[in-house]
Amino acid sequence: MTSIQGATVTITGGTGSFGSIMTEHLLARGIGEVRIFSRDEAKQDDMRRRLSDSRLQYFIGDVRDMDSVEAAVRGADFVFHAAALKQVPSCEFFPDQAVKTNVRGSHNIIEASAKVGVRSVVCLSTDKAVYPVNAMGMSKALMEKTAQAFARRNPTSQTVVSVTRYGNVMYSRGSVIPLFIQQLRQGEPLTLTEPSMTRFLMSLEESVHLVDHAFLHAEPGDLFVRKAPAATVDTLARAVASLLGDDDPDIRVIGTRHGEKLHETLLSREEMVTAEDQAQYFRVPLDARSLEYELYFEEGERRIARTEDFTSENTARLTVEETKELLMQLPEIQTLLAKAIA
Ligand SMILES: O=c1ccn([C@@H]2O[C@H](COP(=O)(O)OP(=O)(O)O[C@H]3O[C@H](CO)[C@@H](O)[C@H](O)[C@H]3O)[C@@H](O)[C@H]2O)c(=O)[nH]1
Repeated sequence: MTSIQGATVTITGGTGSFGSIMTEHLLARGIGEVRIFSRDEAKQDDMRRRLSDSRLQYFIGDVRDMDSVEAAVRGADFVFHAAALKQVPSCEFFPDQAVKTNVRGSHNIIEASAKVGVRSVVCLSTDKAVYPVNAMGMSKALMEKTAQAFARRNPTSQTVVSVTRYGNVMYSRGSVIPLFIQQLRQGEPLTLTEPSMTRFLMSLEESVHLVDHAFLHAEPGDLFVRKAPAATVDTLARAVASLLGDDDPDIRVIGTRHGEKLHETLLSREEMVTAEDQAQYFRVPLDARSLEYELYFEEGERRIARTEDFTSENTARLTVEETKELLMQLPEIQTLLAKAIA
């Protein structure tokens, strides 16, 4: 199969921001069937009413529960694994829950998919998994390791397992952009944790294309990232305010939250050494060496010392005007501005 047309795709966490935009994207691209796998029946019901498409099938279940996972992936060609505990503060307070969902749950998805012969599994990860300092990132790093270890241990498997790693997806549920908009509307000051903090910025639209790319082109154990630009939180706040007509917003600095980094890293220097430049993306192939390290000594990785991490500090840095341009591509912002003009 060289396209996803007519295929069956299971999306775990299918009612989340990422899962639902991926669903709409697949429906628009002539997909045969999309299975929404998630825990929340109310969210599924909302989605059923909103999208009303006979190609959508809904599965209630939990990635922690193998029976429900198997039922949802049996007969699927592709699995997009987006179900996760992804809020940094909640994982800091309940790391065991992050392990159950993000690590064990991902293991279940991969094992069940391999058992029933799924063609390709793409696991959604985050820049917070690189040099992780918080429990969410640590559990996602272990998810990545689970995917890579599967590929290394099962070189003849018909199931290709890969990872896509993202920075901040703009306007995702519970994130800072909708919060800034709410604060501006209520006439409150914009709360900035640390003005100089930087984050990679990408839209959901850009993010789903990377999943398509991984579905169709991944080799076992591949990791993909998008070459995204970044902005400081101060720039982001000023860009959002300016779009809403306020070029000199009130700003209150509140200090960083539990487990936050000043800058994020999309690829470590060790990964940059082997990364293949694919225009918009970097592809990092699996380190498929066995544990017999002396076999490789001659070729050893000496390039590491000459390479840098790929971070939100050293990637292309957006100005307020450039951030506004990026924000204006978001459907949510377009709707907001259209309403403001009407
Ligand atoms: O009142 C606030 C809240 C947040 N921030 C800052 O805004 C940036 C973005 O914050 P937020 O939108 O909450 O995202 P992150 O905490 O960076 O984490 C998001 O981005 C990750 C990818 O890096 C995803 O994995 C997470 O699920 C998602 O919550 C950060 O620098 C925050 O410190 C503020 O300045 N003021």
